[in-house]
Amino acid sequence: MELVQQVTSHNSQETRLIHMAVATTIATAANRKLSILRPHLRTPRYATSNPITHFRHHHLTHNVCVDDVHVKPHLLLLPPRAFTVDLIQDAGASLLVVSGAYALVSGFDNLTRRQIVEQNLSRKLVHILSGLLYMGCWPIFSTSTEARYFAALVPLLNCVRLLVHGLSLVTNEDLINSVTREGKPEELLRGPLYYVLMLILCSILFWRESPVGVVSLSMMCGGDGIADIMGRRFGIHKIPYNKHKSWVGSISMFIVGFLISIGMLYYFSKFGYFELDWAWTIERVALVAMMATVVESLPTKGGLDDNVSVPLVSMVTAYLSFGFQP
Ligand SMILES: Nc1ccn([C@@H]2O[C@H](COP(=O)(O)OP(=O)(O)OP(=O)(O)O)[C@@H](O)[C@H]2O)c(=O)n1
Ligand SMILES: C/C(=C\CO)CCC[C@H](C)CCC[C@H](C)CCCC(C)C
Repeated sequence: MELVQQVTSHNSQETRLIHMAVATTIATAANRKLSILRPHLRTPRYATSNPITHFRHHHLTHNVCVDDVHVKPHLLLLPPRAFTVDLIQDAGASLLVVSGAYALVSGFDNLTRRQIVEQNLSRKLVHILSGLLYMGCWPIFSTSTEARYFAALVPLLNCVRLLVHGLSLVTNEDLINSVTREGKPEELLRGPLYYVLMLILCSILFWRESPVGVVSLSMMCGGDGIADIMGRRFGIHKIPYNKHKSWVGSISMFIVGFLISIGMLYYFSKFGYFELDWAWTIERVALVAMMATVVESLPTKGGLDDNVSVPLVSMVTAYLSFGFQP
């Protein structure tokens, strides 16, 4: 009996070793392909390794390690269960974030109705908080390639909501009270609509894999939002080339937009999505903040809305100066 046990255990050990050898080969090939496809992953300044994936595999795996990608032998076959789990996680996350969006708008409607918050301030606070909280929820989505589309569903549903109410197909006082300047439904079809379209674009194009989207949305939400709040209240000295904008508003946008961008990059780096050389990154975020602030200060009469020009100039500047790729 003992001999049989020894032989059996020896065979199972052999089998396990063969599995591991196969898995290592596949993982090496996959990993090499990845690094060829995405050379910037290898740059010392910015490389991304999603620790949730890493954690998940590490948590479930043992001993097979290729270039810090831990892969469990049999997980390489990706049984349907993994796909189903991701699907459930992403659907749940979308539902949670959509509920959060609804709660935010309703909450500010309530504060405005009770005159606790003035309507313009409500609009700007929703402008600042919506996008930043939306980005802050990105880590709760799964590591699947479809996760970004589930996340983008949230601004998409709000886009439909803005269209339906902006076209007065259905009336919704909550939305109008909390996100319009003068309480006119058609206002929903400008700033707010462009805003959610930018959220969709950055979610799909850059997601949490590239700091370009994070910095662009931080400048649109945090930077542009604070410019209005500070400029309206303290903006006595106007900008020579645009009497509607002030030095206080623009300087506030630069400082707060820069700080929020760095803060969001730090947040995502704590999840391991980015490994950033901070001295190098700070220089480039400052350049993006400067470009976005200058563009925002320009007269917009008949031109692009700030909710389009600010994120777009931030994306282009970040893409060119950081060399980050989607
Ligand atoms: N650099 C800036 C930006 C804004 N403001 C102040 O904030 C007000 C509104 O700014 P604006 O960017 O025009 O915001 P809105 O277009 O009203 O709002 P949104 O961007 O959400 O469409 C301006 O009239 C001005 O009083 C400022 O002083 N300096
Ligand atoms: C007033 C706004 C822009 C004008 O400059 C912002 C409009 C915001 C939308 C009505 C709602 C957007 C919600 C986000 C997509 C999701 C937020 C989720 C979070 C958890 C609150």
